[in-house]
Amino acid sequence: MSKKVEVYILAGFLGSGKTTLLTQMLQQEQAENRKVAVVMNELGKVSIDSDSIPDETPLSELFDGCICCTIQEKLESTMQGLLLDKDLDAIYIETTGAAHPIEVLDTVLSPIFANKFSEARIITLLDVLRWKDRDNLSIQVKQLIREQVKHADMLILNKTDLVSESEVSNIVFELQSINPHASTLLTTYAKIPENSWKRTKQIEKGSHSSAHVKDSLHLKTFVYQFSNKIDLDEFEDWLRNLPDSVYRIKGYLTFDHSNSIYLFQYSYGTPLYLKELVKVPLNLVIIGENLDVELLKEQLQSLDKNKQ
Ligand SMILES: Nc1nc2c(ncn2[C@@H]2O[C@H](COP(=O)(O)OP(=O)(O)OP(=O)(O)O)[C@@H](O)[C@H]2O)c(=O)[nH]1
Repeated sequence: MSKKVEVYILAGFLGSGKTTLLTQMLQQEQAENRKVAVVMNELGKVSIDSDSIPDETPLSELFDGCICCTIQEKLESTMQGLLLDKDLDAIYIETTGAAHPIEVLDTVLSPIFANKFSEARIITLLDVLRWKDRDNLSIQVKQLIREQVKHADMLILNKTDLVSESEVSNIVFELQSINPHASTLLTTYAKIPENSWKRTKQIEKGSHSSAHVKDSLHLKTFVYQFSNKIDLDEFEDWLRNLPDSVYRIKGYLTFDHSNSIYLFQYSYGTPLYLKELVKVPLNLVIIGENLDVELLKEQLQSLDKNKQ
């Protein structure tokens, strides 16, 4: 009989640190010469995160929807395909920030995979600053984050650099009352001890309320492709005036002041620019609730065409 494959489901709201964590996990797996595959699911058609996966890792990307509702069947067939590799040790599934982890787990536990997987663990990341300010979130998003916390086998409270120590203690207390069973870690940049996620105990899963993209969350993705260099100040003015319901922006930009391309990341009010070494299309992916796509398009076009 072929060996059983471990499955790790990385859950957590948009921008909580899943890709940051996955990158470290893959480095560790590589150092141990284990063979792993990654399944990534992004809302929207443009993948930014897959750039962070080492070239030799088999990668399946599921676009245009959220694993748990629109492309569950596709996930099933992707997993079947991955299992053809008899040497595979583990599969990592990075869910979109809008996925309900239990519904992803349900797919993994489908009868067609009986005895193929040794374990499937849910690792939930939480942006502690976003949690502290959760009153600014819509009821649906709050509910989704609670569900992601409630069903975690391992709970990683990330971005602790952005809140005070006493706030961290309060947050730990609040989260442990939602999920007293998960092993809980406090991190910055999702740095967790070597292999700690493999030692996590699996917790029996109770019922869950459904809070995902399809029925209650009106998350939309909008992709804009820039043709020109833009002005950094104008761009940051635009960012500052975005509604709170824009949860996440990722993409590539070029600015007047430089000849480089920048990877731009924005999550809960914090922008980050990193120089990109390869030439990539200048796509910007915007994710939020009830996005006014026409308005965003108009605003971005105006940033874009002000330049020669
Ligand atoms: N200040 C701070 N920033 C962090 C920390 N961890 C991650 N980030 C930043 O937060 C942003 C989002 O991190 P990702 O790892 O891409 O988050 P994600 O959950 O994969 O995001 P989605 O794919 O949109 O769901 C990036 O700019 C990270 O560099 C942290 O502990 N502290």
